[in-house]
Amino acid sequence: MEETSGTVRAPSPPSDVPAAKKPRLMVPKVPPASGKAVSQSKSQKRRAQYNALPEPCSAEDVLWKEINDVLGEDYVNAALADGTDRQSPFEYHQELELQVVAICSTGSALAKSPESSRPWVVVVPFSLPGETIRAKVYRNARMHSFADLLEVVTPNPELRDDTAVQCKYFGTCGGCQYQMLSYENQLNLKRDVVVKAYKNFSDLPEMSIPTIESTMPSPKQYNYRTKITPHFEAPTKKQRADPNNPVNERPDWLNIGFNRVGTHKVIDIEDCPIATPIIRETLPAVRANVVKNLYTYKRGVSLILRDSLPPAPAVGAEPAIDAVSTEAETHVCITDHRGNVREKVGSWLFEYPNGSFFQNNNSVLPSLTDYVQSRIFAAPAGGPNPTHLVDAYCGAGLFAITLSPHFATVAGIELSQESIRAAKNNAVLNSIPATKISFRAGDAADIFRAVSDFPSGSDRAPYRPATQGTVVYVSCNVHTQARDVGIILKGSTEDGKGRYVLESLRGFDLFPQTAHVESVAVLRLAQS
Ligand SMILES: C[S@@+](CC[C@H](N)C(=O)[O-])C[C@H]1O[C@@H](n2cnc3c(N)ncnc32)[C@H](O)[C@@H]1O
Repeated sequence: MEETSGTVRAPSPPSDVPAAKKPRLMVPKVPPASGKAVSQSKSQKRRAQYNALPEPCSAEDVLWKEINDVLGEDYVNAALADGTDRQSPFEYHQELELQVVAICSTGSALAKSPESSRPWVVVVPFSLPGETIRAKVYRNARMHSFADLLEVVTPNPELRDDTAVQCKYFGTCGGCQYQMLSYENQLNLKRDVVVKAYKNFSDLPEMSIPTIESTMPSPKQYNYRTKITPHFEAPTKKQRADPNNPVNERPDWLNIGFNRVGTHKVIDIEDCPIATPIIRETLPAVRANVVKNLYTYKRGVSLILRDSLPPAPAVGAEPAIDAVSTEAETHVCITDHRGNVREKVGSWLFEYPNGSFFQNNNSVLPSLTDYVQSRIFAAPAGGPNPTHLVDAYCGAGLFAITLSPHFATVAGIELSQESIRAAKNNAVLNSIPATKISFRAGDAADIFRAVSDFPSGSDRAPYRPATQGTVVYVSCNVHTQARDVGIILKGSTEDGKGRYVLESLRGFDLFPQTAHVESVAVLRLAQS
């Protein structure tokens, strides 16, 4: 699951000439007369990429669909047909006054071009629907331009509350998009993201999509992030060789932090208020250590700071972890990529290697696992009560372990050997007998071959889960989830083995202050 959010600048067109001045490039459509496959030259490939519509379900495609919504599909299709789709009305670095009309699922605002120019969308971060803004264009793309926000001329007082912003880097750092919104408004926006994802990507009729539930809030809205990964560029060879390098002093060129919004350039970050207190306390020492050893680095480095419970007590020693709440416990910060992290989810204990995957907002995890459990057992009356749980893509066993008391048999599958080792160890740590729970390394697509001892678990076709029961699909990418759910529902209608219905959809806020939403879809085999 990818937890980093932020606006990613779309790939540049083939040259750096602003689009307004660029000739339209065409891809040859006719194959060579010989019929032999001729490999494309690099420039042909770049042209093809330039002319192609975005990769389905990519971040660019999410934006593209919402640009279509703003401009109207007929207008966009006409521009594509007559080749004016890249004829931006704006010059590079042109300053514009704009009206924001929508907020995109990526977290950036969509503003419409002024009436004096052709209809066009300008994508601007940190602005809100209903606002008048000034922005400066930095790139032109198909039917839209990207611009930096210069000024909010007329704020939308119903949405904007700049006094809520808690980070001095907000507006520059690419990590957070929504600190100027009340939490309630953030949750509402995230619900809209789920709505739009299923409208634009599931290819399902409206009647097959349930009313999307309100977004499950995170108990903590700041100080929640249990992992951060600031990074920095290494000094050049020349810089390393300079005898006048200052000792223990950060040179001006060194930035240790996160990417500037809309770029891959690192900005220096001394504190991150969405991170947990122990991470915030530890960051200065980690930064100082980088500065101390700066001229030994030959490559850029991604640091890791992870909130953890203290190491396990030695055998026979008094246990350091009690069964009360994590709030009352001492926390430590693990900075070694190979270090061991310990974390409690409710009363369950998890251990995993620092460099491997674990969800990054501990405060909301009990709500998430409880919700998944409650949805599974909310099966319509008369149906069989689930007894077997398959946790596909199980990581260190979060769902398998926390849901294990409710099932007779639990099996997890996961590609990473390291995570599987952790999951097996977590089963032992939580005293779940091996007769009940098992974990195996492998491709989740093979899960129903792997758990052949499970009832009716013989169907191995992709996206076609076991022939009975409930599928709970938890995803950090609601757009690919919507696409997959559409495929499952349609496939199940056609293959005659029972039809799935999409019973519920709910977003979870794992990353407050950002545009990210985790989505939980519940699919149930219809009672025939
Ligand atoms: C986002 S993590 C979720 C882990 C776990 N479900 C959780 O919530 O903590 C997704 C996991 O899927 C694993 N994965 C990716 N592709 C896979 C595949 N084809 N088969 C099995 N596991 C896979 C990754 O290694 C990663 O641990």
